[in-house]
Amino acid sequence: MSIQQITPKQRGYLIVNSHPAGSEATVDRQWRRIEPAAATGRAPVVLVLGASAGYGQAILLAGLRRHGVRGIGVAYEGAATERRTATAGWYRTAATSALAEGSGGDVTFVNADAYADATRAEVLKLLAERYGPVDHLVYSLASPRRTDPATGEVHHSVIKPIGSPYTSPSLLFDDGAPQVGTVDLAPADEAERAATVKVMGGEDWGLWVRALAEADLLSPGFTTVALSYVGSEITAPVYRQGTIGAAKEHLEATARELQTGVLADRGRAFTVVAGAAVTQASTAIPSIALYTSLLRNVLGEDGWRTTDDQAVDLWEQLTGAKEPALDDRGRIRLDGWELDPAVQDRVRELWADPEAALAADPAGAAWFYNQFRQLYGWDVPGVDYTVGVETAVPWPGQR
Ligand SMILES: NC(=O)c1ccc[n+]([C@@H]2O[C@H](COP(=O)([O-])OP(=O)(O)OC[C@H]3O[C@@H](n4cnc5c(N)ncnc54)[C@H](O)[C@@H]3O)[C@@H](O)[C@H]2O)c1
Repeated sequence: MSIQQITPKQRGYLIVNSHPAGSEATVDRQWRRIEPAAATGRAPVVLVLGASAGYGQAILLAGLRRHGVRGIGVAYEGAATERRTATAGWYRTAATSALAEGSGGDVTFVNADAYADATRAEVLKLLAERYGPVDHLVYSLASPRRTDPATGEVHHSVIKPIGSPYTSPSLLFDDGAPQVGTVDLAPADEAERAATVKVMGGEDWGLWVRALAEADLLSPGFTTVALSYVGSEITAPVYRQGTIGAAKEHLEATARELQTGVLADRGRAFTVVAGAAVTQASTAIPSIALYTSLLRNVLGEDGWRTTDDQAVDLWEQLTGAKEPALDDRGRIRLDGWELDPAVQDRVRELWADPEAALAADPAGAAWFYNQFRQLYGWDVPGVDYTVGVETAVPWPGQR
């Protein structure tokens, strides 16, 4: 037992502790906002890699709520210690598991490095023993590093432009007050580009799909999706044309390779281009915070598509309720709301003078900051932060 009253420990875009009740409340709210649907037929078996946060978590919640999915969620989170809270994803996983159980679901959560062969072996064993062949593999990992299981080498991803330096306005928060700053990024060298592709490209996704195929764990209608991002021309120098974009190109090429290779006549592989979202992964990318705030100003609450909204859309396409909305490169597109030309024109106008845009309408930046704090369970409406909470929450299934 470790009941404590805790306050946020924050430096810039880094918050080193998280609030259990706040993190749980964010998951409860997501759950309530996803409209339930009467599950029909056999419960699909899912494997979600990256199930404790962002898109992976939203896709698992929407799958549970609307399609009665069962299966496995993998994440890599830190337990509480005497001196530290657990990570927010740990608490969110506990909350997701409780909701799954409460609705009669059957999900096992594995806390382990998804890039490791040992984790693959553990997950395959669990599938074979408990769930059977997989209908949907969702690949939604976002990590700054990956240990290549073949060589033991640790690769670190970098977020840098390719070819030339890039200077961009960015968003800073000084005690919560938004300010426009500047980021200068030197171009990546070839080793940095290649390392980023190793971490965030499609190599590990391919290993998972091939391992499932070899273990005879692909169901007849097997579909796998990996999350991708295209984003605006405004962020292209640091995103789509940068190192992370090179990794996304590799991920997208991997979908085609899996489709014509191991999955030919046995299933489908897609990348899913989702829209901008405030996640731990995205707040690490310079200038994305400013862009996302201005995008929020333009779209407001009504025009914004949350990760949950997009997850619901994705499931409609995965289960055949809707035809997949594919672009000319065969990618599922969930980001039409973000890349609508009229929306982008308006964001570009604001981007031309971000100080003036923030001064005229600080709502988008305030929203961004609040979303960012909620990623760690802070500033969640309805949570009483003056009350002590148990920080040593067990991982689901472990006592
Ligand atoms: N955030 C956005 O704006 C955005 C937009 C479009 C697409 N995407 C894509 O969605 C995917 C997920 O990103 P996100 O923003 O939801 O990230 P996130 O940071 O919210 O979540 C990442 C997840 O990966 C897990 N993870 C990280 N390293 C792991 C490891 N070694 N083993 C097991 N699990 C591990 C974490 O525990 C967490 O569950 C990425 O491919 C990202 O590019 C993100």
